[in-house]
Amino acid sequence: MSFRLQPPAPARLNRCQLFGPGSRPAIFEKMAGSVADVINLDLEDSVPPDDKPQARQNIIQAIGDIDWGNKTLSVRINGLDTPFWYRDVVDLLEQAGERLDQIMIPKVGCAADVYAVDALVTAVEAAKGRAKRISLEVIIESAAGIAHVEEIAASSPRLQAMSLGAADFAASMGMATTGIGGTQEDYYMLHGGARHWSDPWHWAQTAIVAACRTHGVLPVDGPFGDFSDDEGFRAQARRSATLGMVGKWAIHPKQVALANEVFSPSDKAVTEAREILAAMDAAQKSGAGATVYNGRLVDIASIRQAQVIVRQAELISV
Ligand SMILES: CC(=O)SCCNC(=O)CCNC(=O)[C@H](O)C(C)(C)COP(=O)(O)OP(=O)(O)OC[C@H]1O[C@@H](n2cnc3c(N)ncnc32)[C@H](O)[C@@H]1OP(=O)(O)O
Ligand SMILES: O=CC(=O)O
Ligand SMILES: [Mg+2]
Repeated sequence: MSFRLQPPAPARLNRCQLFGPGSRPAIFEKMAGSVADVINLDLEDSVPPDDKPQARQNIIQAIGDIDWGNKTLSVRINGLDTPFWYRDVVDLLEQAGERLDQIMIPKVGCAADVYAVDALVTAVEAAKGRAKRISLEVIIESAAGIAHVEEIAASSPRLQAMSLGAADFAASMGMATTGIGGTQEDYYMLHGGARHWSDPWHWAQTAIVAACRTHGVLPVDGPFGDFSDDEGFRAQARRSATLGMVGKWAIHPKQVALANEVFSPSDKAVTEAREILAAMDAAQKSGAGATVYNGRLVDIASIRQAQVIVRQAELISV
C-alpha cells in the first residue's frame, strides 16, 4: 500500500438505484415500497422542460409525505448547462424536509462543476439551518467527465457515489449506437472467422472504479435500457460487479431484483471467503504468510479480497 492509504467508501448499501420521473408522482409510493437501496427521483432527462417546476413540487412534497424507510433518498437535478439546476437545488433545500439524503449531479465534466453545487448546497444548508448534511453523487456521462474522472472523484468531501451514464456517454463520445448499455453488436473481434464480442464500456468502468477507489467513493453502473432483457441486464451487471462496482441503476421496477441478486454475494461466495479468512488465520498463527486453500494459493492479499465479500455480506445482514 502507498504511504497514502486508500480511504474506505461509505459503508452503505448501493446495490440498486431505482429511478423515476419527478413528473410521475403516481409511482413514488411504488418506488418507496421497492427493495432498492437507493431512490433517485428525477428532475433531469425523464422530465420535459415545461414539467420541471411541477416535478420539483411533486418531489418536495413526496420527500416529506412518503415513508422512504431506510433507503438513501436522492434527487437528480438538472445539468449545469441548463437554466434549471440552481432552482432545483435552492427549492429542494429550502422547501424539502430533512429526509432528503443526497443530490445527484448529471453530466459532470470537471471538479469545478461539483464545487459549484457544493458551494450552493453549503450556503442554503447554512441559511436554512438544515441539520442533515446533504451528500452528493455524480454521473460520468461525457467525454469531459471521463477525461477528468479522477479530479471529479476528489472534488468534494460530500461526494459519496459516481455512476457511469451509458446513454449520454455514448452520445458525447459519438458512439454509433442507440442502445443504453450492454452488448453492442458491432463491437467484436474476428478470430478464425468467428466473432468474439468485447465490452465497449469496460475502459470507462475501470477508470471510474479506479478513481472512486482512490478517493473513497462508491462506483456504480448506470442504466440498462432494454428492461425486457433480464439476461442482458445480468450479464452487464456481473461484468460491473467483477470490475469492482457496487451496484447498478434500475430504470424499471423489474430490474431491482436483478441488481440486488448480482450485487449481493452468494452464500457460496461468503462461505468461501470466511473459509479463506479462517485458513489464513491458522496459517498466520503458525508463522506462515501463505497457505493452500482448496488446492490454490492464498496469502495476505487473499485476506483483503475475502474481506470485500464478507463486509458486503455484513452490510446486507444489518
Ligand atoms: C438514461 C437515463 O437518464 S435513465 C434515468 C431516467 N429515466 C427514468 O427515470 C425512467 C424511469 N422509468 C420509467 O419512467 C418507466 O418505468 C418506463 C417509462 C420505462 C415504463 O413505464 P410503464 O410503461 O408504466 O411500465 P410498466 O407498465 O411496465 O410498469 C409496470 C408497473 O410498474 C410501475 N412502474 C413503472 N415505472 C416505475 C418506476 N420507475 N418505479 C416504480 N414503479 C414503476 C407502473 O406504475 C406499473 O405499476 P402497476 O403494475 O401498479 O400498474
Ligand atoms: O443518465 C444516464 C445516462 O445513461 O445518460
Ligand atoms: Mg444521462
